[in-house]
Amino acid sequence: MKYFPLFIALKKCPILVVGGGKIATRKIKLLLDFGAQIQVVSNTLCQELKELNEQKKIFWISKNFHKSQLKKVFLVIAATNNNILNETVFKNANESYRLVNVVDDKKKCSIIFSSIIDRYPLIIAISSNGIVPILTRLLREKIESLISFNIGKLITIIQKWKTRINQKFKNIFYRRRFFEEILNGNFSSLIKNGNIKEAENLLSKEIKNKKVYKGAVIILESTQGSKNLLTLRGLQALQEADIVLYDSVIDKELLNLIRRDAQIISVNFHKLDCFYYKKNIDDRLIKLAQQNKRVVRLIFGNFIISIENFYLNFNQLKKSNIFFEFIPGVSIFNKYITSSLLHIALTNRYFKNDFLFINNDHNNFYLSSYFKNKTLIIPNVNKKNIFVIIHTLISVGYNFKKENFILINSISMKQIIFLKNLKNLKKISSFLSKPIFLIVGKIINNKKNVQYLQKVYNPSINFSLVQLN
Ligand SMILES: C[C@@]1(CC(=O)O)C2=NC(=C\c3[nH]c(c(CCC(=O)O)c3CC(=O)O)Cc3[nH]c(c(CC(=O)O)c3CCC(=O)O)/C=C3\N/C(=C\2)[C@@H](CCC(=O)O)[C@]3(C)CC(=O)O)/[C@H]1CCC(=O)O
Ligand SMILES: NC(=O)c1ccc[n+]([C@@H]2O[C@H](COP(=O)([O-])OP(=O)(O)OC[C@H]3O[C@@H](n4cnc5c(N)ncnc54)[C@H](O)[C@@H]3O)[C@@H](O)[C@H]2O)c1
Repeated sequence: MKYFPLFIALKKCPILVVGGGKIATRKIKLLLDFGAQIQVVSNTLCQELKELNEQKKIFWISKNFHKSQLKKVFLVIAATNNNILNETVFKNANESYRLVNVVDDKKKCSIIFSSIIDRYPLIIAISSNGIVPILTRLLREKIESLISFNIGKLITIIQKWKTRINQKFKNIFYRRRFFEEILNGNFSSLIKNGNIKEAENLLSKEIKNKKVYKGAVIILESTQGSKNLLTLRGLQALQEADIVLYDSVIDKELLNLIRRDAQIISVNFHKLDCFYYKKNIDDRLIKLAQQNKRVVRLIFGNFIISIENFYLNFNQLKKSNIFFEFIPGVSIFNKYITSSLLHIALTNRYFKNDFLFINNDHNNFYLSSYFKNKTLIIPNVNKKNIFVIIHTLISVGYNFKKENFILINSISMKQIIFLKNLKNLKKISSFLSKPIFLIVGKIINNKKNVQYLQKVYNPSINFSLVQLN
């Protein structure tokens, strides 16, 4: 069962706790911190709870549990060491539609407690859906070390200025940008370092500033459409975008990194070599930016991207005062990166000198017979160019019918490797929904080598060999 995270106002809210031992105390202290009104039912109270009862911070209402005690409470917690009683509390609570938590017994919980980072007003709650509570504590410790102790102060200051900010930036687009700039900039650094007064002065100055936010066009190259090789700047661009136009072959996981309320528009990757289609898309980028939007064009990196490939009207960009940026992906012509993309140990010491990268530009695939003894890694192979590539390979001496293996790899944990032989090219091309790698040559001739290269990279990877006849 998946628990939904909610933040609840507990101030003066009546909560019944059945049990007065160590665990009950842990939960009660936490709830008191959030202002709840605690009623306790228990045979005995431990020392700490006794003191809280004397100070009237909690109310010990009875020694024995009775279902009538549930009538006027919002939530009930069963924390006794008596399993039968815990079960009874759970049943009665359910019957009267009360929320219930039986400590350390997930099956009897309609709510579970989360691990909490409390930097009020910032609250972070972590849950493993009741599966590994100890992990939530460990994660909390890690996250705690990442977050400034003054973050609560930062939120309190913004709260103070919020009405002024809303008045100044009435449109949500501008307000969002104002906040992003403030929160990514000096204001945050000053607060982090404890210079609260200075930070507040800066904020007030920034609000008074006559700043005009303009649109932006950002071309963001994602290496093979994969989430794992996105640069930090790329991630930032995705988080700040108002609109993202993405190549249809890009991984869903990467799209999940886009800010949730951004608009996302799919661009048909396979139609991009049509001049009019591409120009239309590029014109749209400018139009959207002219409406002061931040537009990201997320492209499937195929290593041959250059600005000339875009039909962007740079004069128009300049005239409209639109910010322009090109964020490159990481180069694929690097054995380490390709290794991690393909889950194959290209850098393995026995084979590394045999691998060779071949540049494969759509209109230009060149090979010399010198490469014949090498194992070639050819990126960006797609439905349209595979025939030309195979033809060229054959012309320099590769014999697909007899000796060579062909290996096509999808960049996922479920890679598929095709072996021998290319008589049935059509079958292969039906798998090429997105550009893919082709590895061909000496090393791949041997099935055992292929399996070895896979094993040394990541034995857990799930790959399958498909024999095409
Ligand atoms: C988050 C936190 C909030 C809180 O309780 O305040 C919390 N447990 C915390 C600590 C903790 N819990 C346990 C120990 C071991 C040491 C000890 O015995 O004392 C420690 C202490 C530690 O880790 O140091 C034992 C334990 N707990 C549960 C089981 C049953 C099981 O796992 O099946 C077992 C027996 C495990 C076993 O025997 O193997 C079950 C639950 N515990 C939950 C919450 C809920 C699910 C949360 C989630 O979604 O992950 C859930 C389902 C019900 C609930 O109680 O609401 C708090 C961390 C606060 C923090 O420090 O940040
Ligand atoms: N203490 C821990 O570290 C720990 C860790 C994991 C799980 N647990 C589980 O959490 C539960 C509570 O643990 P604890 O350490 O707080 O136990 P505890 O022995 O300290 O407290 C149990 C409390 O329940 C009350 N109680 C028992 N029977 C009752 C009844 N019939 N009517 C009214 N009150 C009754 C007792 O008076 C006592 O106050 C247990 O099920 C335990 O197995 C405890």
